[in-house]
Amino acid sequence: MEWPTEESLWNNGSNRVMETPILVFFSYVLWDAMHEGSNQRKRIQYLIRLNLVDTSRRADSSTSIPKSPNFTILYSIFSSSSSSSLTSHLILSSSFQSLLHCGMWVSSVDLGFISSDTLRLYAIFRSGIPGRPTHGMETVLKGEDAADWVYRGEGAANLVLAYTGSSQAFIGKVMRIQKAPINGSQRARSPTAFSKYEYLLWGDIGNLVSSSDRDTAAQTFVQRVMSPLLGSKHVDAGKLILVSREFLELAEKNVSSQRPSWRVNAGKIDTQRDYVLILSDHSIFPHGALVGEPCISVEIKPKCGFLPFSRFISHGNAVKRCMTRFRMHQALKLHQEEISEFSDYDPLDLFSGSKDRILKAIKDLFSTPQNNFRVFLNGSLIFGALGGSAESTDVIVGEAFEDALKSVILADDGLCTTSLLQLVTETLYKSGVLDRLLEVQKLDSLDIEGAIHAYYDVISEPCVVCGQLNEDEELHRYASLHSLPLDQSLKIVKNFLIAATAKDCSLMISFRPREGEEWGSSNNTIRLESTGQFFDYKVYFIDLDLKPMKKMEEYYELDKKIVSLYRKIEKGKVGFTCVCEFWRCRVCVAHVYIWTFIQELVGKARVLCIMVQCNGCSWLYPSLKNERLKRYEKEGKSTKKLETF
Ligand SMILES: O=P(O)(O)O[C@@H]1[C@@H](OP(=O)(O)O)[C@H](OP(=O)(O)O)[C@H](O)[C@H](OP(=O)(O)O)[C@H]1OP(=O)(O)O
Ligand SMILES: Nc1ncnc2c1ncn2[C@@H]1O[C@H](COP(=O)(O)OP(=O)(O)OP(=O)(O)O)[C@@H](O)[C@H]1O
Repeated sequence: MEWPTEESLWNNGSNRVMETPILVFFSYVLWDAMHEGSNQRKRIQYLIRLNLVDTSRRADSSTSIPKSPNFTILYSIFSSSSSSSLTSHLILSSSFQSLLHCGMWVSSVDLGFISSDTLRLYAIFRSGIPGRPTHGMETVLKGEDAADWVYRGEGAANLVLAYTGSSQAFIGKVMRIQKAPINGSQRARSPTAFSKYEYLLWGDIGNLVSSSDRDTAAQTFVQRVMSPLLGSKHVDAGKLILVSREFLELAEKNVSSQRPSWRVNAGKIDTQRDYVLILSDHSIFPHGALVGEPCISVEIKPKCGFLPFSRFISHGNAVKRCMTRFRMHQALKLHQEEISEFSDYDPLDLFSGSKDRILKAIKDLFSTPQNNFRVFLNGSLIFGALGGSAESTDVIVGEAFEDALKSVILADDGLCTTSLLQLVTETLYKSGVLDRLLEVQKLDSLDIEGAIHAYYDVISEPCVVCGQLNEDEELHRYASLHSLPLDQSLKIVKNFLIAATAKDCSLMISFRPREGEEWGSSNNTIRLESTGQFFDYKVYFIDLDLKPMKKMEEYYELDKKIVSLYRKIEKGKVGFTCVCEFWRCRVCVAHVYIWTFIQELVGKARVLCIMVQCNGCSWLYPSLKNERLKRYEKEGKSTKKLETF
């Protein structure tokens, strides 16, 4: 179906003359709804016409118009489901408010007649841009559908459910639902509308800011920004569908017992949302799980794979040039008890381009998976932690994993895991996805220490960072950034945010054994040397969310915190001591080895974690921390320091 021309649409609609429009936008109102659904009653009859006046030309104007030539606007209307009554509505939606924020004054809003019995809020897209991401927008999942969706995982921002029902439309799909923070949790709710500066930033990207809400914008961002950069073959932007409040409430209730408790305390499904995103389930092949073909899927969150090279990194933070952000962040996470051990993984290995180093990285991810490594068999998790961070792999976990792999990897006893890790390495090496990802990550060429200055210029505020600098030399260094024209500052911030998405996304690499030992017709077949098996494979990026521009300040603060703790460690002001003792188990008199990790910070020390190695005797753990503390105090060891536990 061809898109109509602007002219033809307009001629069919209201033909009133506009008052001195500076910017006029025509909407192709729910073109999908007109052509996708067989139900003619869903036809939207007219279009909406906005006359937007540049407020800078009004005598009473106190705001000025942004200077972006490709400035796009978003707005929402109510659409109809019946053609009987004729009603026109002026809707001052949050979108309109955003528009007003941008210095635009809506001089008049001419609505064509929109028949409406049932009013529903729909997204309207800027004219003339085909391929909008709204196909299937009419689908509404209701309360009774919630039982078909089961918990698959979650991150900080979204909860993901997998479909188990029998509707052809959803078989092989997962649903990604935005979460809202619970009061008191640190994470700020992701804004539902763009700030005026985000309009400036993303205004030239297709219909990104003309999307009526952040859900649609997020999807457009994946489609128009990340997919071309990472390769459309590896990106699924998904499809937004409407869901009822009842569906979201029931889904929340159904999955809460499977969620990690700390995630439950931090956030819940945002039941105020109208849309959820439907994506292909990358942990299975289309219909794979149904016809009984096994599918192994490996999820990797690689994080940043390069050392920053920016000249704007201050002398004091030079350590960033030789130590990865990931590894320095590990120290902070350990300090904040977010993890119990350092990860063995180094992103520089994964992104090295050397097969041996990639294999090393995969092995390290396997031994310390945290939230960077998971494995699914036919869509069910068999390794790693659902929705959170996994402890280091011990013998028991390792053996269970080895057993689970036996149905897919035909290796000798004890060699399935090694074979899988080799298979993942080969595939990553062959597919070239890591090289592409690295290129996108490197769009951050100035580091946050440079980009933050451009950010303050974009938001037209005095630079807080420069305000805190004492040394002229440093001020001088950043002066060049502050003298850049606005379009260049915008480019810096934009590239930084795109890179931030690339540093936080994950990869899903899925394998399905081929029938017969032969290469398939497609390029997506790989041979596992150790077993001689052939596998179809697919590689997809997930979690390519647009990062809010407001996060720039958080990025700067977190960077400071990570580097400052790491520098303290380097200077020996923070030490990690490991004490190993030998006990007899109180229950089974077996040997118990106890490793106590003590962290010493300037002026204080604390027991970070205690590892007990005894078959079946981990019951000792809870009481150990206090015993340790008392003993240290008795021995007079660092008693003054031992204040936080
Ligand atoms: O800042 P980082 O590197 O800790 O990354 C955050 C992730 O932490 P990680 O270190 O990978 O455990 C964090 O992951 P977790 O919640 O820790 O699983 C999120 O991915 C967060 O992104 P957003 O706030 O959901 O948009 C991530 O925030 P961004 O920095 O990507 O905005
Ligand atoms: N398309 C998909 N197919 C299969 N599983 C998926 C898919 N998308 C997400 N998942 C699973 O759901 C989990 C959470 O999804 P996602 O990473 O998108 O959440 P998030 O909140 O955006 O994460 P973050 O904390 O990194 O921002 C993933 O770790 C993955 O296991």
